[in-house]
Parts: sequence; C-alpha cells; structure tokens
Amino acid sequence: MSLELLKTSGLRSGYGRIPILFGIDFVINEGEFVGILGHNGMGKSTLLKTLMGHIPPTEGSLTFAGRDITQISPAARARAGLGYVPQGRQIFPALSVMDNLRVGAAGKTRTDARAVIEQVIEELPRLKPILTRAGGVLSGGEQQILALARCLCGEPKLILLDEPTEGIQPSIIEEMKDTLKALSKGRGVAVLLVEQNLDFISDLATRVLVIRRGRLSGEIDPKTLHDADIAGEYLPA
Ligand SMILES: Nc1ncnc2c1ncn2[C@@H]1O[C@H](COP(=O)(O)OP(=O)(O)OP(=O)(O)O)[C@@H](O)[C@H]1O
Repeated sequence: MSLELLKTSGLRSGYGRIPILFGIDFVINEGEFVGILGHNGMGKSTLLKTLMGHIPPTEGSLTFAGRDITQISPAARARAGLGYVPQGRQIFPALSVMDNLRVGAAGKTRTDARAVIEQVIEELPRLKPILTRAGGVLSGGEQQILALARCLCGEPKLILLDEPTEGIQPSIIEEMKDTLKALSKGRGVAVLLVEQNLDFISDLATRVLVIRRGRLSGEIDPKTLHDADIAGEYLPA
C-alpha cells in the first residue's frame, strides 16, 4: 500500500501582490517519482519554492509525512525531510566540493555527517576525484551532480528537483538519469521533477502533472511523451 508523503490543498502563492499559483491540489506518495511539465512562466519553479517555504503561501495548506508544514521555515522543512535542488544549482562556488557536502550535512553529528557524506560519494562516484576542487570551477554537469549530492546529505524523503538538465551536456544527462533511477530504487526517495527535457521526464517519472498558468490542468502518462504529436504540445515555444 502506498503511503501519502506530501499533500497540497488549495495552495496559492505569488510575488508580492502578484498571484502566480491559483489553488494547487496534489498528492505524492512515498517513493513516487512525479514529473511536472509546463511552458515557461507557468509557475513550476514558484510551486517548488512554495513547497520548500521560500515563498509563503497566501492560502491553502501543505502536509508532509503526516504533519502540517504550511507555516514552518525552509530549514525546518529540510529537517522534516524535504530536499531542494534549485534551478541554476546554486552551489557555493568558493567552497570545495567536500565543504559543499558538509553544508548539506549541517546539523548532524560529526560521525553521522561523515557516514552520510561517504554514502553520497559512493552513490555519485563522479565526485570522488574532485572533492578538493572549488565548486565554482566545476563544469555545469558536475555542479548539478554536486547540488544533488548536497541535497542528499540532508537525507531527504522527497527531493524537489528544478530543471536538472538545463545547460548540461548529454553524457551527464544520461548519467544523471541513471543516478536518479538508482536513488529512487535504492533509497526509496520520492522525487518531484520539474523538467522541460521530455525524454528525461518520460524515462523517469511514473506520473506527470501538467501546470498551466498557475493551475494543474491534468495528468499525463509519461510514456505518451515519446509520441511526437503529444510531445509537441509540451515543448517550449
Ligand atoms: N521574483 C519574482 N518576482 C516577480 N515575479 C516573478 C518572480 N519570479 C518569477 N516570477 C513570475 O512568476 C511567473 C512564474 O514563474 P516561474 O519561474 O514559477 O515559472 P516556470 O514555470 O518555472 O518557468 P521557467 O520554465 O521559465 O523556469 C512568471 O510570470 C515569472 O515572470
């Protein structure tokens, strides 16, 4: 039986007085891999930021692992098990790869942090030879892997992943796909993936929600995105 992990009810938010999300209702179950598809500016990143608590909801509620998290801070959400890999990665460029990972494990005891970081490096072995390198000199793909790794150091139950393939070379996109599949299977972590790369989303997600002008307008079977006619509707203009 699948257990409900995240539930949004009538979630609305925006920037200042500009409304962007107009009542979002959906559920993600434990271990589920859900995609979100929508054209530019439809509110995908705003939704993830609202889930993470970086933008306060103006209405509605949010429960996570059975707890109402609508009013709690991003840090408290992270402690509760929400992980976030923002668009553009936002790793710390002046810190080494290892120190970026340490930041991800902040709040844990030294022993726990070491164990968690060790496990993450095993899961993302591309980081092993570059642990002492500064985040800012890494390639875009390496930074994306580091951003994911840093998020994993917080041991999330659900990862909010915002356009991880943006500006990344194809070989690393394939590697990332394999890594996400392995993480989903191995850790049983749930993922909410915002993505405009249709092959990527269709190979990973078991369910895809469509967002239009701040509203969820439906759900599509990810396999249908391999059909050129259907995919055409969702490609960026
Ligand atoms: N900081 C901000 N202040 C005001 N408006 C914003 C801000 N950030 C985003 N917006 C607006 O909110 C709307 C939704 O933006 P959002 O980034 O959520 O879209 P998106 O679906 O993620 O698009 P993209 O695929 O281009 O990233 C857009 O009209 C955008 O211009």
